[in-house]
Amino acid sequence: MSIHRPQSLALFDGAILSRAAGEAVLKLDPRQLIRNPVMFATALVALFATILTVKDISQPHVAVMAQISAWLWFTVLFANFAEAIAEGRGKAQAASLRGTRTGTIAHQIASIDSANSHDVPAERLRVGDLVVCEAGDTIPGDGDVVAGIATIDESAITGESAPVIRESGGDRSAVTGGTRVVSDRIVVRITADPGQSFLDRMIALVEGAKRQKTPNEIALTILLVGMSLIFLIVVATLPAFASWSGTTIPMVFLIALFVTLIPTTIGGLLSAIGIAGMDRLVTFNVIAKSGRSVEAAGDIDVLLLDKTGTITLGARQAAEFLPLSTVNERDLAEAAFLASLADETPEGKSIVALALSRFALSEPPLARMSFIPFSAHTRMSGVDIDGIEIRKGATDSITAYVANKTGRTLGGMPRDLVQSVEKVAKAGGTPLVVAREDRLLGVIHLKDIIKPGIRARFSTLRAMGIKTVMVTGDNPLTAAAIAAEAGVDDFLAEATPEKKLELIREYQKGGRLVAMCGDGSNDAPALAQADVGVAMNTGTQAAREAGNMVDLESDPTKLIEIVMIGKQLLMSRGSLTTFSIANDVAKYFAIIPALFLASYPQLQALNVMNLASPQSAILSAIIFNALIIIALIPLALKGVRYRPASAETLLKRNLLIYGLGGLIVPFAGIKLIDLAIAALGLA
Ligand SMILES: Nc1ncnc2c1ncn2[C@@H]1O[C@H](COP(=O)(O)OP(=O)(O)OP(=O)(O)O)[C@@H](O)[C@H]1O
Ligand SMILES: [K+]
Ligand SMILES: [Mg+2]
Repeated sequence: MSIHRPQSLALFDGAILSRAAGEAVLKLDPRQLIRNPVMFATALVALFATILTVKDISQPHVAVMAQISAWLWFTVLFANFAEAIAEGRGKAQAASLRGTRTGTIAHQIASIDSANSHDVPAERLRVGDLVVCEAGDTIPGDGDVVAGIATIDESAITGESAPVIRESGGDRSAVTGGTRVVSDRIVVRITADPGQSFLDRMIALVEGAKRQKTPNEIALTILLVGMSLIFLIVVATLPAFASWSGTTIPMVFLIALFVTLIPTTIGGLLSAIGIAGMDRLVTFNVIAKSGRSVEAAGDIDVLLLDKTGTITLGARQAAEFLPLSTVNERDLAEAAFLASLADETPEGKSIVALALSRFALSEPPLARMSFIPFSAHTRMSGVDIDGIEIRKGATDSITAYVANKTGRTLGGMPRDLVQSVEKVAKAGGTPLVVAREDRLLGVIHLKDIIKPGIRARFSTLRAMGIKTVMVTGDNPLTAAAIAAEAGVDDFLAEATPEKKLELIREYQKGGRLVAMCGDGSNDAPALAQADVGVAMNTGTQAAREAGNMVDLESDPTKLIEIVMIGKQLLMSRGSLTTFSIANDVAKYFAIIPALFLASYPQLQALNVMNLASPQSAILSAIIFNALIIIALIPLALKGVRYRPASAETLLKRNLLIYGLGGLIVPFAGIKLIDLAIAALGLA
């Protein structure tokens, strides 16, 4: 599988930057600002400072006050700018997705087998409408293939140039609007109203229109608000100290001090960090439906994968008939043929094709047959002809079915059946057992192929401390063969949808965070239950609805990148929070001595920075406080580097870099700005 990457955006694109600059101003709208309490407080303070400046317009110190007011506004604007850049990058990515759709014309039909179609614009299609798509047509909307099989070029959304097969019945029935039919003809039932399609929703999410704060972000915001309140109290008590020592501190200094002390750096960058995490996923062709799932991905310890269509290519094809020694091959083939006549799954269709290629078989009249469709729950399918029951399915299901009919126990399974089943399973194939009434006839060998390159990728997951478990509806022997070949840590065989769900719940009860990759409708409950549910884009609509991420390339090992991006997101937020708080502490020591030096000459010992004047100290701190937000935008967008290592090592390293850095950088920065202010004569 070739991995395609959409053109990853340059970190700073001119057009995005200039639009973001405009949006930074629009984001001053109080209704938007209130979502970020730290910045809201900063804006209030800026407003207050501006009013004071206007009031004191004739006073000698107004020049400094005006500068302080201006830099306070810049602080808010820079934070808005950071968020606007992150959103702008998301929008640019969304635009490249949107560019794949043009005014498509749909060929609508009234019923599946109707021959006449009429043309309507794609925007007019509603859920449930049927459309015909033939070679060369663009599929007008999201839907399920209800008849036919076709090769489809999905490069418009996945960038993957090799056409894929979509057909009715199985786990490969979902089609996406905007993709193109390369050959053959399919009938599609539309599953999304206009504006609600998969792509539309992805675009809305990527654009951040529906972005909601994650629980972690909310918790951090509460912490930041708490800290701001503490600093409010600290600053409010300063005038009392000052008057006690016979000085007064101008109001504008107090409010400037307040802003430098509250955690504006992380407050300003928090939302950009979150949006950037989702944007980074998109560059890996994974669409996350919520920021929360991206965060959860950073902490995953177990990955469950289904087998067919996730670990394997999923095009299971009948390869041979293995009759019992007492049965001739034609009888087995005919029973398999009859049991598959109405079986819309790829497996069923391939059985019909194989049987017809071997023997001249004819279909009985429809009226005599009653079909039993495949379900992942019973794990069998078949037909009743004139009351005679023919069934095919998983070994355990069919033997239990026969045992139930005869009243005999399972122990009586014929030796050559066991041998055939084992032969198929040990080769990694899926054995389907066929029975007519209470008589076992033999085995159909369904072949499947493991997706290339998967083994090495699973060992990377192991190195990251993630346990991989394959959960499959298939039998234990096949499961074991595929598990060994793919290199997963563990497997669960003969799993029904309920068992898949149960397994996830069990891990979750044990305090583990679980990711699930799957493609089938039988995976949907598990995908919904998992903390991170990654649906393969090749999968069914049900799976894509249930998951909280969709991998456009249908590569389950993409979880490596998903986890890395999640970890990077968590680390970036943690590191910048550390940096921000350390910064504020440092600023406190920078400013307080300067403010009180006149009254307390003893403070000279603390005055390590030796700033030019209290005015210059405050102004420098405010300027630094604003500029540091701009300086950290690249880091917030790119994320801090993640390399697989133990949590403890990572924590130590980050505390050292961002904690110590956060303490040192302001001292140097404020001093430099103070020198510049003196040189320019600004204060
Ligand atoms: N069309 C069919 N008719 C009868 N039995 C089938 C059919 N397709 C699959 N089976 C049997 O039912 C089992 C379960 O199928 P299901 O699709 O639930 O899981 P799976 O595709 O084998 O595994 P996974 O859960 O990894 O996708 C299969 O292993 C097979 O033995
Ligand atoms: K601050
Ligand atoms: Mg499946």
